[in-house]
Amino acid sequence: MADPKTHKLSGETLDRLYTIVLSRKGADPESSYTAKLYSRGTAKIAQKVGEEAVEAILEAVRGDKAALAAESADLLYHLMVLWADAGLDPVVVWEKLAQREGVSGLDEKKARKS
Ligand SMILES: N=c1c2ncn([C@@H]3O[C@H](COP(=O)(O)OP(=O)(O)OP(=O)(O)O)[C@@H](O)[C@H]3O)c2ncn1[C@@H]1O[C@H](COP(=O)(O)O)[C@@H](O)[C@H]1O
Repeated sequence: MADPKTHKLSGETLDRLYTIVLSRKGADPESSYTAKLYSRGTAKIAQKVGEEAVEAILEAVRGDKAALAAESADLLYHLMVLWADAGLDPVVVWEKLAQREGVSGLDEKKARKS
């Protein structure tokens, strides 16, 4: 488990990444990979998220921790692009996670069914 300082850094890193990703809206697809993704449309961005998730899963099953870290970074980046494309602020996701803190995942599952 990472120490609290690293944990804070990881949250800030994600927020910073979202700001960068958001700033690429309307940028030149020739000079920005993020802008290229936006220009391809929501379905293509969603497909990339799926592909990166599969790649991460495969590395986890293979037991390659370094490759899992790299693929996870790709997955988080593409997920951020998907959120920005959808106009979803990460704060909304952070709030969802915060609401679930201290609640058992099993209780959460029951609440979703009812
Ligand atoms: N974190 C990332 C990041 N992670 C992964 N990638 C890109 O995601 C792509 C994933 O590789 P793939 O092989 O799946 O995709 P590909 O074959 O290159 O392209 P596709 O045709 O399949 O889409 C690579 O081109 C990576 O460079 C990223 N591209 C950008 N960022 C961040 O976004 C910022 C802005 O980038 P630009 O928009 O390019 O300026 C950068 O400074 C980074 O902080």
